[in-house]
Amino acid sequence: MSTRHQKKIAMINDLSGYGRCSLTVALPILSAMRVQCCPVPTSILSSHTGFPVYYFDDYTDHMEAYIEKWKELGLTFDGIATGFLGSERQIEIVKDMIVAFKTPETKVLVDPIMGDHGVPYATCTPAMCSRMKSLAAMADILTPNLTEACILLDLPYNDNEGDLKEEELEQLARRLQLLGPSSVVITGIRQGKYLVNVLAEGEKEVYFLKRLAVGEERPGTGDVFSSIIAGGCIRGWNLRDAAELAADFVKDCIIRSGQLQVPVQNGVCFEELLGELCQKAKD
Ligand SMILES: Nc1ncnc2c1ncn2[C@@H]1O[C@H](COP(=O)(O)OP(=O)(O)O)[C@@H](O)[C@H]1O
Ligand SMILES: Cc1ncc(COP(=O)(O)O)c(C=O)c1O
Repeated sequence: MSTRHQKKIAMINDLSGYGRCSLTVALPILSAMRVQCCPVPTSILSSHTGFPVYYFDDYTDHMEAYIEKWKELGLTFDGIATGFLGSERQIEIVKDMIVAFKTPETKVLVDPIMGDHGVPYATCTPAMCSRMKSLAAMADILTPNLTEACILLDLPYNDNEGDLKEEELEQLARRLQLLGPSSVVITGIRQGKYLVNVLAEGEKEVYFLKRLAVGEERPGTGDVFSSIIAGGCIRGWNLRDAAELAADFVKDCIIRSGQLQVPVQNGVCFEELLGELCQKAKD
């Protein structure tokens, strides 16, 4: 009989009803990782913002009362993870939640969603970016892409990712660790035929996780990736094992989505491969 204590994570993210991203990805992926996922919605959308029309309902005004009831119940979490945050106020609410719920055992995972391909998202004002820095400082595990890493470090973005040398990438990861997080994964760096993730875990040597880039870029892959990392790390895996599984799973999902002719805006059809993830996440 296993004596494993099942882990529980509070997942602060948006709920997009169609298009497979954020909470609709985190819930099934964390379940497959054998971790209980408890959502804190930041906004409710009919579909993600890549569709031509969508309904958007900002949940900021409800978040504090929602979290307050969790406090009243005395709930505790092994992990707290954050995804897309749409306003400065939301970032402050999330920071307060971390202060209220974090114990020495709690792992905080921040995906500092602010931009991609060198371009900050429209919602990401300079004030937002500066608050995101203070949230990133509270993380144990930080998963920026290169654009977000540059914003966090106040560095210009070099639009030729392929030219960046390993020493430069290593230095970026080390500088991000100095902001606070003991573990950093810089994701999705395009280098020739490969996508590279730069992994820094404590004082261990920086590791470059390389996979062939396959198919097309699809929404929600970052959410699949960070949910597997969150689940693995909360279960006590080392960062490299969690990131290897995450990179392989995302790659397999993209290949399967191409085979099944899933429209790109619908994200990745991870449901087809969830059984395999369950097997790999066994004790
Ligand atoms: N086309 C792809 N081929 C192979 N792996 C991919 C592909 N797209 C994403 N991945 C994997 O998923 C990770 C996270 O995806 P990415 O799209 O970079 O995240 P984000 O949405 O946060 O920018 C990448 O670092 C990579 O390991
Ligand atoms: C509201 C919302 N959340 C999450 C995502 C997914 O983001 P990513 O592709 O970076 O994983 C999107 C993408 O369009 C989005 O519109």
